[in-house]
Amino acid sequence: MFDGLKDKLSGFTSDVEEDVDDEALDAEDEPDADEADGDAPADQPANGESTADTQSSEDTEAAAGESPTADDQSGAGFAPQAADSEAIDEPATASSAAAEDLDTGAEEASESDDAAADDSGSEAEADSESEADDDDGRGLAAKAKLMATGKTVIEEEDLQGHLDDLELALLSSDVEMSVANEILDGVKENLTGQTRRRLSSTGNLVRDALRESLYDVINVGQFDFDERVQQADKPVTIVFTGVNGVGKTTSIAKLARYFEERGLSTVLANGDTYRAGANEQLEKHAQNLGKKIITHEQGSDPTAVIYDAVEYAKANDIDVVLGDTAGRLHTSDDLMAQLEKIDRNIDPDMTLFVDEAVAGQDAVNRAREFNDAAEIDGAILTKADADPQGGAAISVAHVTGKPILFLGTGQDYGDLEPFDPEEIVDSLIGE
Ligand SMILES: Nc1nc2c(ncn2[C@@H]2O[C@H](COP(=O)(O)OP(=O)(O)OP(=O)(O)O)[C@@H](O)[C@H]2O)c(=O)[nH]1
Repeated sequence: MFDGLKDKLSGFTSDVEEDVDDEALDAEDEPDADEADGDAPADQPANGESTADTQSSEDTEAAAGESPTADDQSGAGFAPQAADSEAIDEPATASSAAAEDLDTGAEEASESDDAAADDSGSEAEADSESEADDDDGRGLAAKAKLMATGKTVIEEEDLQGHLDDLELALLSSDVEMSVANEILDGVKENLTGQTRRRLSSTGNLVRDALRESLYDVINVGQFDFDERVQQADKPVTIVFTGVNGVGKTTSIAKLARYFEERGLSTVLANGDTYRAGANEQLEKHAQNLGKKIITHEQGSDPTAVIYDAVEYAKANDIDVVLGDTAGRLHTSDDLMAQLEKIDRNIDPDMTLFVDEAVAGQDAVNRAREFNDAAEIDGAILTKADADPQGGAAISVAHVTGKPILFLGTGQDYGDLEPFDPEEIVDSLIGE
């Protein structure tokens, strides 16, 4: 499921990671000029080579966690570089625990004459950004340094090429344009120009930035479907919309099984009175599952069919009514009039839009149009098992403002999975 997209996203994260690491390694191999002189000018405290005496408290903030004094330089793990490239060898002090103490550490450092000799565990404050900002040319190595201390600052221009690649990857995976832009903005915002404290490696940093950003667009509108059904007055009526052939009927049957497994009884209603053979199709599923089905003749009023099913459910203490509707073109006024009539007369508890993940951008467009015409409460994306792209799965919630609730993952009745945004993002990016 979504394997193509997975590969592309992993390409993005590893490319950015490699870039930063390469820069960091290059910088590590090149001792800076001051270091070569063996002397640190007192007016360059940000390099971390000056003694505590020569440092202003502000400078100390930058230097305290990053720069051992000369005495410390013989110590194990010290990287003989200027502050803007040194931290690669001090991962032990770059724990996330240290990062959590940043504010405190920096304050203590600025109060202490010996601050520069402090253990690097008290890393420089987030404000170190501003001190280092006087160095417009701060390289990726400096950022890698900050990264190694649980913080990093990456400039947009460092990322732009990668972001362009990411955009292409998303679009070629059928992610809707506005959704792709939202993801890119999120990644940019999460990665650039900011001090990040809770991460200890570039890989995690990039993955987490992407993870957050993807999660934000996928998680739109999520609610607890089971809880809503359990808490609603019975019978709960759920109406299904969507075009023909995408797996709407199969999804209704899968949900009948899903509810049965949760102790809820169902009655099926074939409101697709337009298409020849629709009754037989749903009847077959009802038979397979041992469920009651309500049908009327072809051409009759779909509202009447669903109404009868609701009455049957009331009379027989059935928990859930699952009502199919005609899957004619969503642009059809007739269809929309039908859905409005169902809304007016039956006032269903939920209207679920069904489409197939493999339809990609088309499914996204249809979701938007159906939702505009007859508001939906959520979506089911079928055939996710056959979809390498994942574009619809990523885009539908953001575009409609309504959550994807289930994924169809095969042709059997059990092949229906609740849509869990966190799980999806983890499966796309890796945990
Ligand atoms: N691989 C896979 N196939 C599915 C899934 N859901 C449905 N299908 C298949 O898709 C085909 C169409 O499914 P239907 O349920 O008949 O589609 P529909 O939307 O009701 O279509 P109409 O009845 O023509 O309106 C069937 O062969 C189903 O077995 C799924 O999640 N994965």
